[in-house]
Amino acid sequence: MFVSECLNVNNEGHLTIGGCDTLELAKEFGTPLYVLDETTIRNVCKAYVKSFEKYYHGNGMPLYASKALSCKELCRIAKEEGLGLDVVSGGEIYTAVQAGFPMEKVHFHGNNKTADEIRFALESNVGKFVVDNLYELELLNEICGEMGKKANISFRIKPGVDAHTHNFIRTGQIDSKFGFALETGEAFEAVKKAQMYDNVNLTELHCHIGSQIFDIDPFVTAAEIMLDFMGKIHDELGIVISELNLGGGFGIMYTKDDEPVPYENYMEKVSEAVKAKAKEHGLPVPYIFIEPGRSIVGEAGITLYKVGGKKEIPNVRTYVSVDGGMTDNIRYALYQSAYTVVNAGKADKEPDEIVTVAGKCCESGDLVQEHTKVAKVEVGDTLAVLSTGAYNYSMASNYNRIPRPAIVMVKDGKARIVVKRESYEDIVKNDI
Ligand SMILES: Cc1ncc(COP(=O)(O)O)c(C=O)c1O
Ligand SMILES: N[C@@H](CCCC[NH3+])C(=O)O
Repeated sequence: MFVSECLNVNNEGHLTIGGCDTLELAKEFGTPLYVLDETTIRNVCKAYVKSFEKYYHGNGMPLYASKALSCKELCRIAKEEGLGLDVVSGGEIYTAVQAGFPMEKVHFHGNNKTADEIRFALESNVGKFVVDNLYELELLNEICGEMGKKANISFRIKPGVDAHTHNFIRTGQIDSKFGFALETGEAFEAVKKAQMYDNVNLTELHCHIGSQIFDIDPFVTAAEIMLDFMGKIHDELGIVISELNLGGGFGIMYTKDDEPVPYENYMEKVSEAVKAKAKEHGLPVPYIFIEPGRSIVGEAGITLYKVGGKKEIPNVRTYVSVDGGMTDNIRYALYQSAYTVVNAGKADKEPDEIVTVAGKCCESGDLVQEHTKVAKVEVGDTLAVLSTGAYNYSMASNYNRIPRPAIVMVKDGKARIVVKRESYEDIVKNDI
């Protein structure tokens, strides 16, 4: 019935996560509440690390894409599990620094890094800059010069692979705001140009074709295209680029209709393709990075809400209103994302009522899920929305001046707060 292995039902018919009764969690910490299962997060990290050992003999490293959920505790877990970090803003760098993350294992992304962010990243000794465009290359080179530093860089390449996923989260095709295009020769020119700058050292090429992808083929195609490009760079410029970052994007299960590919299979197929292509081009097998975000935290998380009202619109639908919504989970409003909703106190009962779960914002589009089947909902019930670990807290807002919920980490029947609930004082703290 559930989409994640960390979820279960106890003798009282309550949904549990990480050995904790969700109704007890809601009572103790309040709602809305994000809950994360630590064991699941660590197991996914371990699976990625292990698959690198198995298929690349350790000649590579997974980076946790912290845009999926950035907080100090997640940085600490990634560090302990031996992952690097993909960050995309000064704020994510700051979080990593505060968590004591080894900054040489941090890769800095983004299509419009500001001069201040670049300076801060250099001061923080970030390991790599994934350069998006020529303006950034020039700016980075200049700031490095001012600061007496040399930066290791990568180029973000658009490989021209069209991944089958939501239009808003496809990034490998030509019409994307991210990176240098291959087809137009832009990427090749950028590689040549990088050789003219003294303060940058191009060691890597990067691509990321999109997010929530279930098919292995586009990843394999992207890897092959990148290796062909590395071959061209070698043949025509005599340059060996020794590292390749293949991005993230691995799909997770939001509902029973989703069929994620085991990471092992992905790693196996991509490693075969990388090795074969490297051989074909007479290149050494590159050091590989990948950047999973969603797949590390997504299924480990749930959100708990209290139902405050129920409204039947005859012959149309029944709304149940919860005490959160688009401020803590904007994904339905943004992408019509599918989620599984469970009536947490009746998790042993067959879902028998079709409802639309509405948020509390002053916005008609503030819906968590439409026409979803749950065990009969009554006012006062606790609803759990599953697989909300990724891109929920990290995309949360204070619309309508609603404070962001707390994040609680659960493990072996114990719960601890890792991010505090925002207070009304937090809401006004920057108002003058
Ligand atoms: C450059 C880059 N790397 C990694 C990721 C993480 O992707 P996902 O969370 O789908 O694994 C993203 C987000 O799509 C991204 O833009
Ligand atoms: N925020 C998106 C994914 C974007 C991934 C980052 N490039 C989601 O919720 O699915």
